[in-house]
Amino acid sequence: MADLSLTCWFHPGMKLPACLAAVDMKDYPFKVAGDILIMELMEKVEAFVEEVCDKSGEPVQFQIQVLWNSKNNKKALNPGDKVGGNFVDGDTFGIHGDLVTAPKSYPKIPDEQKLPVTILTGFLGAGKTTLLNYILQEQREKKIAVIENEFGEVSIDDLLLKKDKFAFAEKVVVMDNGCMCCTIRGDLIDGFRQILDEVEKGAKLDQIIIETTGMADPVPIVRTFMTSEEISSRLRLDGVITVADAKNVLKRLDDEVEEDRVNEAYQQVAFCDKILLNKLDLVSSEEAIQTKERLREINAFAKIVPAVRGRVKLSELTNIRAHDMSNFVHADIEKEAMGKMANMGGMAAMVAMVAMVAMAKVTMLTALRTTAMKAMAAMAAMAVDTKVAMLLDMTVATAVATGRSRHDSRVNSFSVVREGEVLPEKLGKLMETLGTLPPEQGVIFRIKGILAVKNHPFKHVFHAVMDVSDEDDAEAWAPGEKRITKMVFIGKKLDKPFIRKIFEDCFEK
Ligand SMILES: Nc1nc2c(ncn2[C@@H]2O[C@H](COP(=O)(O)OP(=O)(O)OP(=O)(O)O)[C@@H](O)[C@H]2O)c(=O)[nH]1
Repeated sequence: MADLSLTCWFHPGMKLPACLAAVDMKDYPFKVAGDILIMELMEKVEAFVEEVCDKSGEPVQFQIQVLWNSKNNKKALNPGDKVGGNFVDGDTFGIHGDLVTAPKSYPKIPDEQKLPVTILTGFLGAGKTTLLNYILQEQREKKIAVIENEFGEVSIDDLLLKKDKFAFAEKVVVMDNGCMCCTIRGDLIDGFRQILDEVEKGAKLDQIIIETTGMADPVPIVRTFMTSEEISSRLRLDGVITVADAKNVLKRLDDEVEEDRVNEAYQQVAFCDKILLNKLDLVSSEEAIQTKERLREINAFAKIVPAVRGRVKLSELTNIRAHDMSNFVHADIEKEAMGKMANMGGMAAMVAMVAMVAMAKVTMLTALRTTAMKAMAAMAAMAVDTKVAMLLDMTVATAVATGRSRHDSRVNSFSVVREGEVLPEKLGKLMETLGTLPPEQGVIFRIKGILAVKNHPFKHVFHAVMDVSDEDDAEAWAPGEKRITKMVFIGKKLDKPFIRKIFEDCFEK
């Protein structure tokens, strides 16, 4: 029963939002029972303040730290004390606390109902515009919006080409103030907002494609996506597609850059989910194979699709679902990576497109690759059977297949696989160590993992792009299913023994 009526006032040092400053607190005394605790009185005031601010459209989160009786403003009251022991009816009390703007919450929309976004990257002149022209002109079923960003001067030809291209897009947002990777990501969010505004007004859209400049590093774009709730609550990052110029990409990959700068071509290959190996008409089969092998070495899990003038099946460019957790768990990343190394679907198509002369060499390479695969599969089977860690190094496999040195200090990928259960208390430490790897142990660009966590019935999925990570539960482990944890890493100069060790340390001994 309420036996005290107490009036609250705010410490003058607090910055009150206008809606709260306008309230005369004398009109809203707190009627409380004497046996409630001071902390409960604090909660009542916090709830009152949050309600007032919420109603006026300025939501806040309020946390009181100090509460005192106005008769003795020198004494901060103990939150664990009873109100009745410190106040009599009609008293006033002062408060001081933190008022922070509450993060806006967005309604949860299932992933499949979100508008998919594809990021199109590729070095200068690789064929991105040609591909986009093709997508926009050749297909009629899907309504596509384009976010385009121009860098520096644009030639007349280019303008004409772009204008043409835009005639077929549903909505085009041109960001003309520099490269998307360098400017503040607010630009991109504005671009998304413009498109979403149209959707809210009733425009029907099936996909958004962001065409980046050739010099763009896709990481900040992906990061913008993963860290902006406003965007990720309504849009779904479907995948990053990189157009690689079969004639020039190797040269770009070999370009020397200053130690503290990134080689954009590397980033574009390392971070993408699909590579369009374009301009195959300009290279010999041998060059095409060499290029494909090098791309595979950098990125073990991107699918590589052959193309001339960007002509690929449109289904290759949509619904990649590379960043979709629930989809990811179905992918056997280890097999996927290996399968794609020996991606005979893509290889066969590529070989057919170049020349029959290549067949002897392809057969030879395949034989070598198959030998490497068999050796690894045998190792793997042995390791799993004996419950010893099975550590599979994709770069070794590629090195065997291509004859390249495995000690390539640049960007490459490798994976770790082990049967057993990760201890949940060690998991946080592993993620923290990976997230704060000192430069001498390399730079991790990307991680994908499916983790078997002790006493946890679900497959735990982990996905990181640079320092931004995401984790979630996926489907439950089936009864009797082997609990195998797998992680794939893409990075630069990675200290693989160190990463293997910290991975190994997470398991029950
Ligand atoms: N031979 C050949 N030329 C191609 C192919 N694809 C594109 N091109 C040509 O390559 C040039 C560059 O193509 P774009 O599509 O403008 O390349 P981009 O990646 O958009 O270039 P930037 O916007 O400068 O980064 C154009 O002249 C295209 O016609 C291909 O598969 N084979």
